[in-house]
Parts: sequence; structure tokens; C-alpha cells
Amino acid sequence: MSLLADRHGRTFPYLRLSVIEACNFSCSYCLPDGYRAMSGRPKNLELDEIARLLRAFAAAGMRKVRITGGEPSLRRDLTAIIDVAASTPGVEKVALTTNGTVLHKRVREWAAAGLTALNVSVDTLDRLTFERITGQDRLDDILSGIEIALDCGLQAVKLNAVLLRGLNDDQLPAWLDYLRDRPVSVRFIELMQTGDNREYFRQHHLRAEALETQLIEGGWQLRPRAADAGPAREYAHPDHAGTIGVIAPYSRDFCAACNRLRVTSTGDLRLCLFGEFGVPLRPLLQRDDQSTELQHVLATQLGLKKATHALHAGQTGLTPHLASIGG
Ligand SMILES: Nc1nc2c(ncn2[C@@H]2O[C@H](COP(=O)(O)OP(=O)(O)OP(=O)(O)O)[C@@H](O)[C@H]2O)c(=O)[nH]1
Ligand SMILES: C[S@@+](CC[C@H](N)C(=O)[O-])C[C@H]1O[C@@H](n2cnc3c(N)ncnc32)[C@H](O)[C@@H]1O
Ligand code: SF4
Ligand code: SF4
Repeated sequence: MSLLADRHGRTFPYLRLSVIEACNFSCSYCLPDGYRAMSGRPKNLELDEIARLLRAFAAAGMRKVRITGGEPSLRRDLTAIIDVAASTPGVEKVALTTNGTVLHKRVREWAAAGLTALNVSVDTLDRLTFERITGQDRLDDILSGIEIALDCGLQAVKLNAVLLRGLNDDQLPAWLDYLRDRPVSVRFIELMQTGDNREYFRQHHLRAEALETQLIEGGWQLRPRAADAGPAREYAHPDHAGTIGVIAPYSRDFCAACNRLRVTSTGDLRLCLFGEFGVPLRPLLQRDDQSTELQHVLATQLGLKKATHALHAGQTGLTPHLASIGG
């Protein structure tokens, strides 16, 4: 029986583990001035602490781990982290979310270490717009890395594009061309407000409803939601190998399908992407005999998980930007 359940009838077999807060990009909605470490910040979890954390979560019922950041590929031991995650008893899926800058060099190695799924952030297929949004002229490398990833036998390759009013909201035709022959899922994510991006959010936030109407008019059909699926709505079309997902956190009932917990790169449990507190787990990751105690903390904390975020009221909790928690 899973210990990872809350009082709202949800279960949490999915852990999003951030392994680093630093990033080499300066996405305008996330880290517009690039990453700057706060002085006195504790160091990132070490590999042995990650191994203990994953063993305890898996013993409590976690089955899927997503490695994220900041930019996880900046960690020199990323392949070892993937290997540790894939060899944790009970873990069935090991996924990675990355900006894709080193995919073309490293994705084969990650797949060999046990990676089963990959999400790459690609906000646009237009090179100049890409540089404008991310601060880096790296789109060509990233797209070639995705082609290599598609040859690696991963179970799923997904691309993430944050919908940005006035920046990338006219690019559906290019995406539809891209998806015709590629078995990837492109997910359009509504820009979320965070502590640091209030004015940017006011200028660029766009609801996904108009895009979904366009998809339905173009013959795209909403797929039935799998029992263990997260909050994305998935559309498919008979003429396209790829699918389209929509992540719309401002829509009603979005959080009813919440199935994930988060741990930050310094080992704090966060019950929600926009939670108001973190629970330091690091003291419980120092010895192999602490797993039961950690599982007990998880079960107790889950009793405090709220039914939904409070973004509609502009409350962004502890989260200054999503790099601080891994999205
Ligand atoms: N509000 C909210 N947004 C989320 C949540 N999970 C993912 N997102 C948003 O979607 C973005 C992309 O998430 P990914 O890291 O690609 O992972 P995912 O959507 O959980 O992907 P799957 O594991 O394939 O379902 C995140 O960075 C967030 O912006 C969530 O639980 N709540
Ligand atoms: C925080 S990043 C971490 C992983 C990696 N650096 C990357 O970009 O894929 C994870 C995801 O969060 C998304 N994201 C960041 N800030 C966001 C925001 N304010 N609203 C919606 N999505 C956001 C990014 O587009 C990315 O897909
Ligand atoms: S979205 Fe990802 S790549 Fe972009 S700045 Fe944030 S952490 Fe870095
Ligand atoms: S906003 Fe919080 S409660 Fe809602 S789906 Fe995301 S993590 Fe879950």
C-alpha cells in the first residue's frame, strides 16, 4: 500500500527531484538576469544523499522520478544520478527535464544509464525568437540533440513551450509541421506567476483556451486521460505522428489530478510547486537506517497538502522562479 496519499483522495507516485538550481540560460520568464547564487546557500544534495532519498520515497510508493533543475546537465555526475535512480528498487520510470544544450553530446550515455523519458524545453522553432527568449543562440544544437534522442529508444520524448503573449503565440503552424513525422509530444504551458516575474506575467501571460479551440477546429481530438496521468491535457490527430499537450494551471480542476511531490536541490520537500513552506529532509539522508523515519515524515506532511494552488489570488508561495524548485 502506498504511504503517499493525501486527504483529498490523490496519490503521489511521482517525485520531481531538482539536482541543481544553477542554469546556463537566462529565459526571460524564469531567470532573466541569469542565475546568481545566494551567498550562504547550502550545497546541492550529494549522490549518496540522493540514493537514500530515492530509496525511502520508493519504499513509500514512488514509482517515477523526474530529474530537473536549474539545468540538471550542469551536474558533472548527472549520468551517475540517472544510474542510481534507475537501479532504485521500485522505480519504474526515470525522466529528465533539460534545456537540451548538451543533448547532442550526452543523451546516448543517459539512455544507457537507464533514462526512460526526456522533456526538452523549446519555446519556439524560430532561431532569433529562441535567442530572444532564452538569451542563447543554441536552437540548432538542441534540435539536433532531439533527433538523436528519438533514436535512443526512450519511451517518451516531450518538448515544452511556455506560451508567451507577443513572443511565440503565432507559431502553431511551424509546430504542426514539426509534429507531422516526429513521435514527440509538444506541450504548451501557460506562463505561471512567480515571486520574481510579476510584471512580465502581466505583459505576457496567455490562456491556452484559444489555442485549444484552434486545435479542435483543425481536427485534433482530446485523448482520454490515463489513470496515472498528470495535469496535462493531450490531443492527437490522425495525420500527425506527434501529439500536443496543454498544461493550463489556471483552469478549473487542474490540481485535482495532481500526482507529484517535489524535493529541491538542497533536500527540502515541497508539497506544491507554489507551496508556502519546505520541510528539510537532508538530516534524514545521512545514514542508511533513516529510511523508515523519512517515510513517516512524508506520510505526515502529506496530510497538510492543500487541494490546489492559490495562483488566482496572486499567491506564489515560496517560489521566486521555477529554477529554484525544478518546475
Ligand atoms: N502548476 C503546475 N505546473 C506544473 C506541474 N507539473 C508540471 N508543471 C508545469 O509544466 C512544466 C513542464 O513540466 P515537465 O518537467 O516537462 O514535466 P511534466 O509536465 O510533469 O511531464 P510528465 O512527467 O511527462 O507528465 C513544469 O515546469 C511546470 O511549468 C504541477 O504539478 N503544477
Ligand atoms: C524550471 S525548468 C528546469 C529544467 C530545465 N532548465 C528546462 O528548462 O527544461 C522546467 C520547466 O519550467 C518551465 N518554466 C519555467 N518558468 C516558468 C513559468 N514561470 N511558467 C511556466 N513554466 C515555466 C520551463 O519552460 C521548463 O520547461
Ligand atoms: S526555464 Fe530552465 S533553462 Fe530556462 S532559465 Fe529556467 S531553469 Fe534555465
Ligand atoms: S499547483 Fe500544486 S497542487 Fe496544483 S498540480 Fe501543481 S503541485 Fe499539484
